[in-house]
Amino acid sequence: MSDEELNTKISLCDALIVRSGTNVSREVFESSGGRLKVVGRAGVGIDNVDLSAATEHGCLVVNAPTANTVAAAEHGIALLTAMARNVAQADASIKAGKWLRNKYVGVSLVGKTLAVMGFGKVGTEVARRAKGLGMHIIAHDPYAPADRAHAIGVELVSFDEAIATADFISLHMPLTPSTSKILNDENFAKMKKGVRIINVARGGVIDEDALVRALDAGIVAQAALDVFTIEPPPKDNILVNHENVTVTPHLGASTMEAQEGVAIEIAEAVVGALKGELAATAVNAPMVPAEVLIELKPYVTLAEKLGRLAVQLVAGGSGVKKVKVTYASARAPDDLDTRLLRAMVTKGLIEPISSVFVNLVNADFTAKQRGIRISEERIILDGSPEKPLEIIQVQIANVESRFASAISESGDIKVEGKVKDGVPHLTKVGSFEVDVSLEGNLILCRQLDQPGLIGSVGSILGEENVNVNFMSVGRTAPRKQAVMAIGVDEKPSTEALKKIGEIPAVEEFVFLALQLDQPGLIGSVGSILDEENVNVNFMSVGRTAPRKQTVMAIGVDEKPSTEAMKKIGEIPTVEEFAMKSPELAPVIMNFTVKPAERKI
Ligand SMILES: NC(=O)c1ccc[n+]([C@@H]2O[C@H](COP(=O)([O-])OP(=O)(O)OC[C@H]3O[C@@H](n4cnc5c(N)ncnc54)[C@H](O)[C@@H]3O)[C@@H](O)[C@H]2O)c1
Ligand SMILES: O=C(O)[C@H](O)COP(=O)(O)O
Repeated sequence: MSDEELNTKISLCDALIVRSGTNVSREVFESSGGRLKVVGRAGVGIDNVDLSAATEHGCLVVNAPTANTVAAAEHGIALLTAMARNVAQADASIKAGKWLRNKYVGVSLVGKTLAVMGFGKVGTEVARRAKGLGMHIIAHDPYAPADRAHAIGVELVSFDEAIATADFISLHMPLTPSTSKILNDENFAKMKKGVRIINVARGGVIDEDALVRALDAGIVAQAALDVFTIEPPPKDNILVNHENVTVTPHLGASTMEAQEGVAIEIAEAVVGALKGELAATAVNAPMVPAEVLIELKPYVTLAEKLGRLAVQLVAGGSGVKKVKVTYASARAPDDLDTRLLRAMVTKGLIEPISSVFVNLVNADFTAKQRGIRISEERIILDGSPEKPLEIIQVQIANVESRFASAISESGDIKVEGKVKDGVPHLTKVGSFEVDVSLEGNLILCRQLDQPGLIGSVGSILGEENVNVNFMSVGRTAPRKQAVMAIGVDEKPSTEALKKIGEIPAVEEFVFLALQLDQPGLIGSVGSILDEENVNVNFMSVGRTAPRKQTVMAIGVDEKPSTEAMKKIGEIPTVEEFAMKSPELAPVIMNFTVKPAERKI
């Protein structure tokens, strides 16, 4: 596709898989409108993907870093030998009806020195093969460990030593700002006269005009190029048409086996990314091993909910600039990877106050972009490191609070939580200990501790059919100040909240929307039935575990229309539904489910 066509169609896609020929520019991410979740590069080089744009848009970039390594190395050797023996030129001359045996006398490889520039996966495989041809191998790579080179009989040397002593130079470094045009007039002048250059890395690492000058001056005897600064190169490109240059159209990875390999590797990475798993070949996100992700999953939800809770307590106008996240754990710091947790706190802080989609990929960038500095502290607890974490605490400094009791002694908004039986709980607000599940939404009330208050609030919510899933009271001392934390599945009406605020003992209160996903399924079904004036005589929800499969049983006095039933089936989060036993009181599902065991 052309760039224009890609930019038009990308908004229909959740994932994009490319090779080096597609320019995945910032415009692609902007045209995607936030739908593009992952870009898969079916190969190694990701210089054709605007990584910063991908990160800013929360789009994961994954590549297939290993499957085409051998193919590229074999192509490098093919170019090395074909160049040394003038295979391409001789082939063309015979096909042109000539028989020029004297013109195409070549050079031997045995005993010659090959400098491998970039001793990574491909460079290493080229070195192995070139040793088999009897060549002496040196390598230059500022980041490669010397022992890996020694293990295959290669000597790591400085850049200048490599280019000054080599008879052949083979390029295998990525195109980065520091490698761009690294072979230029200045460096060609340092080379052994008659040196031969192979490039199966990226065209951009060579100053192509300088290479033409070096060829014409005889500094460089020959060059064999698979990659070019502009691909495909213009037809009248001087370098490509130079008689001492052998060229191929970026074929390094083009073998049947390599393409099957990168295809499988990238398909698995993209499917994993779309499932929300973190990819082992992520290029622009910290890689969190699957086992860490599984262990931290309940804490991930806790971290996001605490972030959402804290930011909703901030009174309007006081910007969130300084946030501190504290982890209390019996694990040693090195045994607890908190990057994911920090990202989820960031998600919780930013998403309720913006339209930005935050994930592990762009969390740090998004926080920085909004001027939010997130610091982390670890408290090492005694005890068993069985649980990864005991407590997560989120503090927002230098802000006003909509709920004064959330301000701690240090003057910050402070909320604290832990995971109990796999369920995230709020355990502290400001200086008040509470204990409330964070599965639904939350109402916080501060009141003078006295009997009957819980009943008053409960009945106001009951009148509105708001399901209370948890309620707890934290107090500083009996009959003194207390904070009541109430977990509710639905958002109470403004009137109900006003009534709660008017209870004399209630000194302040706040409603906090914490629902992370599947908002309002109960409301969605209820409103479809309401539209048909179908009376709901009971509704109960059973869940095997928080955020897992949910079964909702709804008793109705009238039989809804087929249209209404179809609408219910079309609610995205409804996976199946049935109307049963119409001869009895019509019930959408003819079984009640036992609500999951709860303390309350
Ligand atoms: N022609 C093709 O079809 C083809 C196929 C595969 C890879 N490639 C290209 O080859 C490059 C290397 O692939 P790889 O899989 O070996 O990558 P790699 O990351 O395994 O190896 C790259 C090596 O370059 C080194 N390096 C980085 N900067 C350097 C510098 N300034 N000087 C010297 N070395 C430097 C790194 O330390 C690393 O060891 C890729 O970036 C890709 O662009 C091309
Ligand atoms: O970086 C790579 O993997 C190679 O350059 C292969 O690129 P391709 O997928 O366009 O062949």
